[in-house]
Amino acid sequence: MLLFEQALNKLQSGVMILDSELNVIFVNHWLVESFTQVSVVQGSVLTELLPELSSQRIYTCIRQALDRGLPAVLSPALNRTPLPLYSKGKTDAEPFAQMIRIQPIKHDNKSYCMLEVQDVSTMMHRERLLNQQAKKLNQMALTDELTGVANRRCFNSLLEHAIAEATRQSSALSLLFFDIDCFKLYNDHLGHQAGDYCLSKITRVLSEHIKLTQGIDRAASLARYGGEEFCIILPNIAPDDAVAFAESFRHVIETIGLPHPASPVSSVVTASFGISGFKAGKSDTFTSIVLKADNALYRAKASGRNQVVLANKE
Ligand SMILES: Nc1nc2c(ncn2[C@@H]2O[C@H](COP(=O)(O)OP(=O)(O)OP(=O)(O)O)[C@@H](O)[C@H]2O)c(=O)[nH]1
Repeated sequence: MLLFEQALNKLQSGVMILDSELNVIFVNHWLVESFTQVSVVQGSVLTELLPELSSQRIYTCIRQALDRGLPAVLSPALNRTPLPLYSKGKTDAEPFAQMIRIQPIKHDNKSYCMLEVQDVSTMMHRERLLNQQAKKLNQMALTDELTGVANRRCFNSLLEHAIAEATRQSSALSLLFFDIDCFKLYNDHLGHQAGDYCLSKITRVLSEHIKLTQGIDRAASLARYGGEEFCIILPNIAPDDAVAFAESFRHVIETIGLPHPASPVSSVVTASFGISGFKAGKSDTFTSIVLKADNALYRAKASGRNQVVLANKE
């Protein structure tokens, strides 16, 4: 027995044995030292030292172990700090996060329970960091680095989701593709850095405009499809009605007034738009509406640029 107690006292985790009156029959050194604000020793009555426990889940679990022989685990996700346990030398800080196992024990026809307590604060801290990093990586994987809008991968899942919603609710959906006019000339004349600035400025202004325009669903999204080509998903808007919105987007880009000295279209940066739509029950698919919007954009380019073209309703 002595050897057994000595071993328990060397643990870097807590062990406490209670009888059915909640008298502390045994408590190891680690746990005594972690109760920095109360003196829990052999012979103490736990609920007298810590009366607040009576209204907490740990008390219910201890009682169930003693009265009904039921084991329990208090995980830190739901019960972060069931006991007022503190790391040595850190009495002002929060109690550390704990994982507590409660085991019923029967001996000589009497009921006891054993509490095993682990300090899981380091593990929880690591888990929090990993979650934050995972969130950041996920965000990076879905965001275009230059402009901060959704990237192509994100666009794919946004459009798939929008199509599924439009199908489920038999609602309208428009897809806009737009492309900066003569952007190669812009880069050639003003430099790649100015080109980068132009792309981020346009997306910033347009994002704000989309957010503030009445009649546009909050689920509308702007994404970079690739290079200087972007797309806008407009849920709950039929392609015919999307024309007016696309005209306003085209106008917003023109009104930013970024000088484009080499453009044969205008003295400022402009963009061309193609629109297609999804209609539930028709043969429209993800690929077909992307293709139609892209073809409409191509026609806008071929017809002189800085304009909006609606895809044929075939
Ligand atoms: N600065 C900058 N340029 C880019 C970026 N991505 C693509 N481009 C440039 O965009 C230009 C696209 O050129 P084109 O596809 O010929 O199109 P365009 O000159 O806009 O001609 P139209 O589309 O027919 O009006 C290329 O010169 C690319 O290098 C980028 O992230 N930053």
